[in-house]
Amino acid sequence: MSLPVVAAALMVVLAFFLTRVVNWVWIKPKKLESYLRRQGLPGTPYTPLVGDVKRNVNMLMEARSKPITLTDDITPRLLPLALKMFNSHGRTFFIWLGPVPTIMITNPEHIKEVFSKVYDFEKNASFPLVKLLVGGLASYKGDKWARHRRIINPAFHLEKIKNMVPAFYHCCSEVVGKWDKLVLDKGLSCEVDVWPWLVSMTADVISHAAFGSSYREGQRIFELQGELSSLIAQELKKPYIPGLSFFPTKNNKRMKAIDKEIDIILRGMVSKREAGEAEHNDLLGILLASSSEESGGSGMSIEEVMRECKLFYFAGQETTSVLLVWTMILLSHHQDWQERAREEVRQILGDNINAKPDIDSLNNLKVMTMIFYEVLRLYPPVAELRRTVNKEMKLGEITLPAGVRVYIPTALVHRDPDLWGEDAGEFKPERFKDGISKATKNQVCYLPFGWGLRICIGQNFSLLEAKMAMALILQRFSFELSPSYVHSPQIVMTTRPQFGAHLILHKL
Ligand code: HEM
Repeated sequence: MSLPVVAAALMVVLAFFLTRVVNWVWIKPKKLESYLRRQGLPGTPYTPLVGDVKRNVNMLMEARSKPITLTDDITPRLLPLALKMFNSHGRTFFIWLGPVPTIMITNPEHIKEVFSKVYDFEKNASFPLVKLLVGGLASYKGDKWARHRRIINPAFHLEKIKNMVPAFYHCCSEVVGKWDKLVLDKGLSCEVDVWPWLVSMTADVISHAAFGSSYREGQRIFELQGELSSLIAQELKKPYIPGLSFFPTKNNKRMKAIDKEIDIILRGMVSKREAGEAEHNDLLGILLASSSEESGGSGMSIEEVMRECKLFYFAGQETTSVLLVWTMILLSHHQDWQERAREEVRQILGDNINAKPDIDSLNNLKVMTMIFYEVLRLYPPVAELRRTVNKEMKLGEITLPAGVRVYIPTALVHRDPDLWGEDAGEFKPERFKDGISKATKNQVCYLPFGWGLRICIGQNFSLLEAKMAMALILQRFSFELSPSYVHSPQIVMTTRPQFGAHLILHKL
């Protein structure tokens, strides 16, 4: 081929890519923007490529530079731009996630519609990196999601979770036993940063629940996922450029190596099971049974089972540790509620601290349930939920064009005085004394576990685990905030305490 022909071919290829880039960065965003603005929807101005990412990061940095107290609103530290727009523009507006207009939905009727139409408002295509942690059921769409949900649902039925209660007890009592020792070594009180302990306790629980007697190999997966999660959090702070995750940077290489190591461990576990070490009561056993021939070929492949196990690790561990840590922090601040919760534990479980709580006694802890609901309202572990619009959709009065996204800022909705009353920012577990529907006046405005068909599959699992942990803790210790505690909630995948949770434990 002659040189001019090669040059011409290269020019055509270059022009093709250039047109696509210009369309992605400028033409499409501007078209979507004018479509939304024509309907009177307020929104931030578009900054090519980065959108509001930089603005949001600057606001986050500013919010984090100021110390806050336990009675302050945490939304400026979690979703600063959404809060600012909400205060100045009302319930529905759009901001830019890179070149994609993202409509913030805070009206309960709209939220209900988005979560009801699971096939129309689909899960976002996750960033390839995030899929390493949150793949499987949580990321699937359409029929694939429905099939997996059908197969996995039975693993989380109360009958199956009941079998996991002894594992909950084993893991939680191991941690409180170690706290006992720490405190006794110092006399009767001791300062402990409970955060890392709660993280490893919930990891231990999910290791036992997912992998039964092979839980030790599961613990290595947890360590690796912890590292993966911090590397991903670092990457997500950078502006999103498609394809960048394929570049052999130091972080990318490490993330791939971790993913590979996790796969090797999981595959080893699966092979052992296939070689006859059958266990049917743990999550892996239940999922493998569904992938066997008995299911008539409609079960999951081994790869799919492995993907779900990785997801359970992340979804089950991270969120529950966060629920527990904010519960301990808020009960340290609200000693009256700590005492009420302890009194209830004594009434239901009796005075024998060595008695093992069973599922019925845990289910009878009503004050504790109210406390957890209130903690999840004020400190939702998942601070916002996301959906994508792939075809033109009506949402109330608005027409959403294909290509936009929809965000539900849970942390903001949970503290909205118009929905929850003037005391929305206060810790008042009694608002849940007659259940969630009374507290929300039957509006869809309480979303710690999502809502609708895609609601969290593990909510009963995590609430039971959290009840076990808190019951054992309350039986043995009273606790208060240490003078060294710094209140600093921040989103690192979930809503975490930036500087841990330094509490003073007193032996009872
Ligand atoms: C306090 C604890 C937990 C919280 C706050 C929580 C929160 C959530 C939320 C908000 C969603 C919905 C996401 C969306 O609609 O986009 C979700 C989904 C999910 N959660 Fe949880 N979760 C918790 C515990 C667990 C546990 C213990 C497991 C498993 C062991 C789990 C597994 C899942 C799965 C598989 C999904 C995806 C469900 C689907 O798309 O059909 N979660 N969770």
